[in-house]
Amino acid sequence: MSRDSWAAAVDVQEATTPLVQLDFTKKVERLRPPRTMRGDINGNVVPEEDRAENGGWRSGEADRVDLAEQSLLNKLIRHSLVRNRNQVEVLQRDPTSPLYSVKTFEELRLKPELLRGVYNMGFNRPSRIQENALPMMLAQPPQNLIAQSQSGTGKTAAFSLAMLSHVNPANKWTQCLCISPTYELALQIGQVIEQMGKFCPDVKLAYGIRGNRLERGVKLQEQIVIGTPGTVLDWCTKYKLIDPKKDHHVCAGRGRRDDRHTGSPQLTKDCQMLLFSATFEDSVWRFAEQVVSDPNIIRLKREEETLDTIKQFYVVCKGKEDKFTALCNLYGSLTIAQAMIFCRTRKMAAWLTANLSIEGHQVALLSGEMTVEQRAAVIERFRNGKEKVLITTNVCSRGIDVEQVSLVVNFDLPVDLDGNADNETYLHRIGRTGRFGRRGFAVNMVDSEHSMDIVHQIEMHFNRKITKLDTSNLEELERLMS
Ligand SMILES: Nc1ncnc2c1ncn2[C@@H]1O[C@H](COP(=O)(O)OP(=O)(O)OP(=O)(O)O)[C@@H](O)[C@H]1O
Repeated sequence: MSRDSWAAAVDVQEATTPLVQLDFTKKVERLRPPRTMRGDINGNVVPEEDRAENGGWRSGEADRVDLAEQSLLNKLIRHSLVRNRNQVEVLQRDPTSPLYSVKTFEELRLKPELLRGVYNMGFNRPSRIQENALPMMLAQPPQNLIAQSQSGTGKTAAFSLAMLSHVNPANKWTQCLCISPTYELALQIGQVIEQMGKFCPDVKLAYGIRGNRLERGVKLQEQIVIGTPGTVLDWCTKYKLIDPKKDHHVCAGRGRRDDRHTGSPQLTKDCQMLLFSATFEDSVWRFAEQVVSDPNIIRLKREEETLDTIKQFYVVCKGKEDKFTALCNLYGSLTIAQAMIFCRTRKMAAWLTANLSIEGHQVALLSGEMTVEQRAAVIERFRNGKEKVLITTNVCSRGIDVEQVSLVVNFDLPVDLDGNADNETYLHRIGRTGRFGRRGFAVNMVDSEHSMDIVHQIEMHFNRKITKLDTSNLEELERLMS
């Protein structure tokens, strides 16, 4: 079954399912997933005996009532999955959308092999950030750029195209450095560059990430190096694998100040610097302006930073156990497509994973103490839809792009060291859903006056309402669905 016909199946079910509100914190009998999830997301039917593994339920439970199946959140998610089908095209014609563009990729004067690359990835038109940033990045002489655009609006694709446009494949030395805040994101950006550069066979890519040891002093021949700050810096300064002074074109980065790595490779004066992020808190902005000289700037207004396509809710619970019960009750909604659950500490993430597993729910854990190989393997399984629910800490809050994530749960709200709302992390976390015009949902678990206060701080910061998910605002929730 194709994804479209799967969505159509959801459509039919939606029309026949009555709207029932779930009391999230009331313990209910072990739930089975919604009918449409008896197959996987691609419509492959899962054999009865395998379902305990694949969907977290066992045969013999078939007649038990699934409250989550009929819950409002469940219905909202299904509704949104159906709407996603034409959403991107509609948004790309809506001048108020971050995906809006008037130009085509041809008009952005990309090389023919890169045009083939973007079309091969299924892109029809550029997004707003791509349309605005590419001419600046491709101008001669090269211009520096600091650019902000909402999560999932195509920043990675934009600077990947810029790097691929600038490299000279005939020169067998590193010409572009791309710095990413995490290992996972470096791998993901590398995959985008590889896909986009599919028709540029002579352009090669090296991963400057922990564990990738190369012979000291032997210069790299790959034109693009993508990696994390510490390793790329070591490759330039300690191991002398990259000559930063040699005909360097671009140094692109995903915006986050990393105070652990204060050095920088001595790049040539005409090296083009590009810095992209969905958020720029004031200190990062000041830092960016220090390191990027005379930049072009693309900056969002505060109220533009959050996406209309991500609906934000909160659920009131009494404490940790209550939040856990609420999560169990939501499990049916989590597995309609895919979901990410964020915890504040590794310990909490491990506790949640263990307890959900004891309840028979299948979840995957991604946490900072795992080896980089283990982390990469977990993300790959999640990306391929083999796992539906990923529990993690902030290690995964930035940049990870998994199209099918329709729900983000903040089991713990993100706070800074002073206990105030960490708005930046909040935005990155909820931005794991609602990718490129798709609809998404964020559910925040509130278990104290303090966490309620955090929700209010976030609301005020972004000037966006976070709606209580309960029976008293059915009308508002119905309005959100329309
Ligand atoms: N022009 C386009 N047309 C269709 N899809 C696109 C286009 N540009 C990017 N995408 C897709 O949209 C998704 C989000 O893009 P991308 O990861 O580049 O966003 P981002 O702005 O870098 O996100 P984040 O802020 O979370 O890092 C990806 O799956 C990507 O393949």
